[in-house]
Amino acid sequence: MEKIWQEVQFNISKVMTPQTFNAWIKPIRFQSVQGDYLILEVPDSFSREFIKEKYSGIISEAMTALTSTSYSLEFALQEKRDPIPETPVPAPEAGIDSNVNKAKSEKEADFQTFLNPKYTFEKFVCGSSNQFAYAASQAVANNPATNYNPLFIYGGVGLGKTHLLIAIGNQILASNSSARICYYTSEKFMNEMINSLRHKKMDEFRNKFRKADVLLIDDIQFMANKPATQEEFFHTFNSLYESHKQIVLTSDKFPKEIPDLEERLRSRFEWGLIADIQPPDTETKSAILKKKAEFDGIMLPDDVALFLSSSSASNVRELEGMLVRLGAYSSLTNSKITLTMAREVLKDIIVDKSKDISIESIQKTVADHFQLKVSDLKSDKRIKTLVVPRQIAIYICRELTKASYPEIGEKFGGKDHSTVIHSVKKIEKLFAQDNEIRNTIDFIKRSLLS
Ligand SMILES: Nc1ncnc2c1ncn2[C@@H]1O[C@H](COP(=O)(O)OP(=O)(O)OP(=O)(O)O)[C@@H](O)[C@H]1O
Repeated sequence: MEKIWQEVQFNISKVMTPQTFNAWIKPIRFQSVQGDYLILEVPDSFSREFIKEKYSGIISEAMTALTSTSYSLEFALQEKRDPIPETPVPAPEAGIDSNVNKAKSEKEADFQTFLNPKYTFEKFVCGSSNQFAYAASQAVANNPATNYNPLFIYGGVGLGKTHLLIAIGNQILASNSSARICYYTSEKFMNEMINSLRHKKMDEFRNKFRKADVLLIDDIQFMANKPATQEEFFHTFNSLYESHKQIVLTSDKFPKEIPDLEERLRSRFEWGLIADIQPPDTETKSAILKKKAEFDGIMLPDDVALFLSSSSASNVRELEGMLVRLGAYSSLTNSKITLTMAREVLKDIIVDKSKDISIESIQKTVADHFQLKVSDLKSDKRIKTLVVPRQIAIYICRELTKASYPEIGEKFGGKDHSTVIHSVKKIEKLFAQDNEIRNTIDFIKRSLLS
């Protein structure tokens, strides 16, 4: 594989300038292949972000062209703080986590699973927003297929569902290295199923899943509107459930809210335990940032952690992105992270509430965006086309101005402060769950701040 990587580098060198190649591609080292993941090592966190953003595409293409395999790229730092495990890296054919390496060859052939080792319970910060899902996941990991089967974890984007799902797998493997853990996204389940159908290998496909001790399926909501996938998954589910094997599913929606999901699947998803994850509060956000900073060796002062966690980001992935940006800037400029530096580096991402934005300008911008009149936003009319824009306008007022709830209510036709709170909460929830709403709000905020 090392050789293939060198060839990939050579091919890439033909399509970019020598300067760019020497600066970014040449220093990348091949580390390992684990399942579908190609793990490459890069010199530092700044180049990791840069390469990820700019060169992932070209690397993937060059890799696929040579190997006819589509790998997901993972970038590790060349000087890791973690001791390098002594276990030899699994060969591509084995393609499984090193823990599993010890298990039987039959298992190696069947379970090409890579469980990201960074997702463990130790690295998960538990707060009021996620403690139920956290406790349920631990219970399942400690006693699989006993009380909570299936476990269905649901919550908005980037709130830690995958982290908990994989932490369950990692913990089960830690106590039983020969456990057959099968981790799949539902999209991958579907793609493999289609390939197996095409190549008349459905028996193999079915057998593989049915041999699992633990089935972890991420983002089950992607099975919506896919009747053939649902049909196949229904049989997989039944077979494992009847053999008392643990099933854990994640979704961004409650089973009842997944559109076009067959009733028999929906009811099965509700058989066990349903645990939700809500957006974290400021305290939890701060704790997550500090834990991550500590782990990545980033010196994050308390006031900066507070500044980041008081931002509107409710998605942990977004928060982590801010931290990575600060860490990269700090190491690149050889300077300490301070509040002033954080404000400057993140000025396009974090809204500075001190900037003078009036409620009137927010109302006008939101009304223009939705092609409404400002008077519609201030009115009490309850039609849906007005309610959501009105709630968005109220939410943005709360985000971008220092106005209190009663003051905002006053400017929206004399609404009660409880109506304002309700609107803010409603949009906070949608913001965490609905991409379209989030994009709309970000767009409006950007036009107000530009
Ligand atoms: N409570 C937490 N403690 C520590 N890290 C967290 C926590 N919640 C989320 N994260 C981190 O945030 C990032 C996003 O989490 P994850 O991928 O699990 O989200 P998700 O809910 O599965 O999102 P999606 O809906 O996009 O699949 C990960 O790096 C994860 O480790």
